[in-house]
Amino acid sequence: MTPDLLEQGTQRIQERAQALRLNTASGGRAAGYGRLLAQAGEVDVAHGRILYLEDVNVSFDGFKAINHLSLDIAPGELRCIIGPNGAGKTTMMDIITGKTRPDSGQVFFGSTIDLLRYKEAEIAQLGIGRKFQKPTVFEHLTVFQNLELALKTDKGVKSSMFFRLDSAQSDRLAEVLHTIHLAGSVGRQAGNLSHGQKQWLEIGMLLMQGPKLLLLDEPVAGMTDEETARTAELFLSLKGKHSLMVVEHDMSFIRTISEIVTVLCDGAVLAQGTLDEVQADERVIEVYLGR
Ligand SMILES: Nc1ncnc2c1ncn2[C@@H]1O[C@H](COP(=O)(O)OP(=O)(O)OP(=O)(O)O)[C@@H](O)[C@H]1O
Repeated sequence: MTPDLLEQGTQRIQERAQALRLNTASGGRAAGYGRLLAQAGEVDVAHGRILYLEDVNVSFDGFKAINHLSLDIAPGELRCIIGPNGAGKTTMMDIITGKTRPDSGQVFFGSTIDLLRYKEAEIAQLGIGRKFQKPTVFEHLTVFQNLELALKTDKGVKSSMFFRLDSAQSDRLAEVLHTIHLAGSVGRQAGNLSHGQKQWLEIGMLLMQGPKLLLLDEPVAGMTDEETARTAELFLSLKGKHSLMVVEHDMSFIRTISEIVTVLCDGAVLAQGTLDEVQADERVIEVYLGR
């Protein structure tokens, strides 16, 4: 494909993804959200931040899981988050995606979208995709069908039966297949893929929805060394087009992909910098790396 065609294809895909997001809201209260989401479709990153959390607090039965947490991420950045067990990494992702409501603080997507006003499903529609540690692909469906399914905004049986990809969606699917290294496995049943391939497929399903920000929780856990290396390539290829927040314990993987690393401990940022900088930090060595 020539660069011109590729650019045109990318533009069509973006327009289609935008239309898809708007089409998901229909009728009554949903139409109200449709208006909100339409405005929110443009994430304002003029201030250089696609995500920011400010002074966020969450307690579970009196235990402070998130403690005055402030953090921001630049558009197109690949941010790595590390920290000991119980540091609050998963809880932070739960807050960003609307699964957990903070007791106080601010969580913004761009400079205008207050994520605390939205529900979990709406936050996904706004362009924040989340990948949990375990792959959750549809094992009995093929790679192609899994990716196709990710585009269906109405999962009703009837609409699924009559769902057909348009040309922009077909282009996108082909592009995603290539990105996730599964172009040669398009007709394979997902249940027969390796663990690493299932993880890539699930990332592909998120990519089909055109996310602006991807949250990835321990993506290389259980992968072979080769799969881990290919996942690093994949993430580096996504950087710039998407913003990524990657929680991982595998330090050699972090070394391959990281620019800025944030160390969480006791629900707050303990240190932040390059991996070399945080690895040399005495406090980080004491609570995490020196184990
Ligand atoms: N729903 C909940 N109810 C009570 N306590 C919780 C709940 N969710 C999390 N916690 C507690 O909050 C703290 C932070 O947990 P969290 O899972 O966010 O840590 P983490 O950094 O993701 O850890 P890990 O690396 O082990 O996944 C832990 O002490 C955990 O037990």
